[in-house]
Amino acid sequence: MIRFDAVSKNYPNGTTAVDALSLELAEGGLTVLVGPSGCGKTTTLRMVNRMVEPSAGTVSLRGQDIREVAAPELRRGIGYVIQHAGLFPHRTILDNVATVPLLLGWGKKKARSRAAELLELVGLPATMAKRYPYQLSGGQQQRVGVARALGADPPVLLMDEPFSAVDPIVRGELQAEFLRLQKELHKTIVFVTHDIDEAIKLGDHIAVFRTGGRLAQFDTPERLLAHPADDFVADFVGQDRGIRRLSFVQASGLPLRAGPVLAVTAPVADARSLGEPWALVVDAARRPLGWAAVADLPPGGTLADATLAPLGHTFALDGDSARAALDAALLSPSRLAVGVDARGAVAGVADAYELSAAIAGASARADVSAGARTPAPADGAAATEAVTPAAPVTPAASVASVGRADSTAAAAPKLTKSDADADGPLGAPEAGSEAGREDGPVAKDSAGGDER
Ligand SMILES: Nc1ncnc2c1ncn2[C@@H]1O[C@H](COP(=O)(O)OP(=O)(O)OP(=O)(O)O)[C@@H](O)[C@H]1O
Repeated sequence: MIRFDAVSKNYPNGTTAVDALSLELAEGGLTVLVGPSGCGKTTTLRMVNRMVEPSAGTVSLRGQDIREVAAPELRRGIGYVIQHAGLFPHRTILDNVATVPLLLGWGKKKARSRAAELLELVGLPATMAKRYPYQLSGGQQQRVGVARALGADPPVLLMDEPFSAVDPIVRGELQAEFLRLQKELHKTIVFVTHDIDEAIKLGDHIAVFRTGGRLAQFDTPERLLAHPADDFVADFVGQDRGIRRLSFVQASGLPLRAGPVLAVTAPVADARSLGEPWALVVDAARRPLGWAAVADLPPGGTLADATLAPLGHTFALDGDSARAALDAALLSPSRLAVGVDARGAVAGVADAYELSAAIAGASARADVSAGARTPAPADGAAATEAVTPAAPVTPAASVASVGRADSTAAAAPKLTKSDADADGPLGAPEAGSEAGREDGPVAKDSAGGDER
């Protein structure tokens, strides 16, 4: 959909911002460009809407060289969101969002009605429509920025650090909302961030850049975590990548065993006869109530008479990841993770060793079924071949179930993306051309704003 063919950008001051980039971004996908400061992420992004023109190579959109399309026309199909939203300070929120429809000649009434729809879509109450940007929090302003970028329903969204200026909690909320929105809208999104955690949370594919504008690796988040192409990528991804990778393994296929599960109405003697240090006590619907330490049980009566240790937390077979399962095992007083089905009933238990063995098996199978996607060196002939996303990754075989408590057959743990955000040229289609700015100061917060 968006293709870079041997694209370079050299600024007149001698800086090579992007060096022989070849990359193909899938339609409807969310590709994150990540890397250290000054590695060429923003330059790459701005070459897509012609705010920056390449020094060499070709950028094409749906097979067409973007130089063949006039910049204003090109930008009508490309929304643009930046850090700090870049809203018009003297216009109401509704009028900010209505900017693009108005520029497209929709008429005031229709444009405002569309703007109201968009505000709802990004989760802002209608009462905010009449406010001015300074009367909104940073997170709310970012939502307005996204709503404005969606004004003309563009198929492509370019997003430059859209959530960087808000606190971590609001950032998490914006990311989750943005993922929800993308599930509905299926835009082709190019998203710049310097935060690898954000990249892993949001991206279908991640392009890691190194200083000098060279592509270091283009891959899915799970493969980036599992197989960093080199020491630079490994360092950038971080040392806890092994644990983070577990977020991509579904808990649904983890092998569980029946375990020491007893009804709360069972006699204490039953717990003793299990020969286990802990018994999981469940209600009549097999929902877990807590752990009974067998050594501390009263001499007689039923388990209803016992003082139960809290569960820690359980994990849902339908929806949670292997990371949640492993965490449940580590926090459980019995060191056994409790898996529950959709009704909250106990499906079985597993300890950390059993879980990690199954997870390692799933990861190994996934590794076999997907080839690494590392760009060839830019100075070789192969560097002109675009790097395309790897195929979706699923492990091949199933993992044997160790006497699972319910009747559900255990499938192999699946590698998946766990579920858990325009301004500028589309906000002002004529604005932001490279002319007059290429050699100017690199002022990112104002660059790309509507009022340039
Ligand atoms: N107009 C310009 N003139 C000269 N050099 C520029 C210009 N714009 C960017 N650069 C340089 O090009 C390189 C890449 O800049 P770019 O903004 O693309 O990096 P980035 O990865 O987005 O960085 P950051 O994460 O800090 O925003 C940097 O060295 C930057 O100083």
